[in-house]
Amino acid sequence: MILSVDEVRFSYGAVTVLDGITIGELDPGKITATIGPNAAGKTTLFKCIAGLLKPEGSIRLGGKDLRQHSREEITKKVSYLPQESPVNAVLTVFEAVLLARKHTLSWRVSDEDLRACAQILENLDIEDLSTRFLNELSGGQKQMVSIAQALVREPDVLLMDEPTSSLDLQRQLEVLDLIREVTAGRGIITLISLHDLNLAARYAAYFVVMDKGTVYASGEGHQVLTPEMLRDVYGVNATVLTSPDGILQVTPLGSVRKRGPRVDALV
Ligand SMILES: Nc1ncnc2c1ncn2[C@@H]1O[C@H](COP(=O)(O)OP(=O)(O)OP(=O)(O)O)[C@@H](O)[C@H]1O
Repeated sequence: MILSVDEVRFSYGAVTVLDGITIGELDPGKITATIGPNAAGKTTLFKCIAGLLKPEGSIRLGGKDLRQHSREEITKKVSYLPQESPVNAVLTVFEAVLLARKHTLSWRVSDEDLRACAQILENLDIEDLSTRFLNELSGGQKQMVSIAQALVREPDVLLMDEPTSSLDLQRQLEVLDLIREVTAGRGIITLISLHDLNLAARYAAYFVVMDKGTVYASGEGHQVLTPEMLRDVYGVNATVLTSPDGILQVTPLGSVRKRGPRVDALV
């Protein structure tokens, strides 16, 4: 599967949110991190790739423009994990994962579907939640179920918007280990939006840095995770060092912008 994004523009009403986004063909089997500050346009871009929004420009999936794919084809190929997943209170975890798998196919449930659901719950180490109702789960548990729903569909393109934002440290690593394994094992294209740049540095092979609806930079970690980028895009002074195991480590030192709550107004 090939995914490319060329000169994509999107506006909500009169406000342009994506202003000519171009991302060359992404490598299957590797994780690409989409990073950038709040409101940069990351979620909007994901929604365009998932076919939920109709932008100008071109998004090509498997050699064909997204507009030439039917809704069913896109849903079958692209799995999109939103930042906040809606929770249906009357479903158990197992039912919710099964429903996600059956989303685009026939409603007949095969043994293979049941096995795939059980397997993904086991892989994510949440099989003990199988019979619990979604509305009884903690924020992190709900996020784990959403991840199971995204993975169980076995997509060609996996879009995950802040998949680890509610997870504890161990779960963050376990989930991203699994996503990396699945991405490499199935040769799929995985785009993950992450605010934690150190997690992104650990797991992503390629970065797209978004700022104010444009691509500020793209490339490998050492090319884009620089003190200059962190100052320009995030407005922070930071050091970027390489750990003994070769992983980049970003340490923020302070904000260079005058914004946020005024301390003198609080005391
Ligand atoms: N449904 C909408 N209607 C109008 N404006 C929207 C809508 N959704 C998002 N926006 C605006 O589009 C811009 C980009 O939002 P988007 O959610 O794509 O950013 P993001 O990079 O994912 O941000 P964050 O890191 O905060 O999740 C923001 O200014 C936001 O207010």
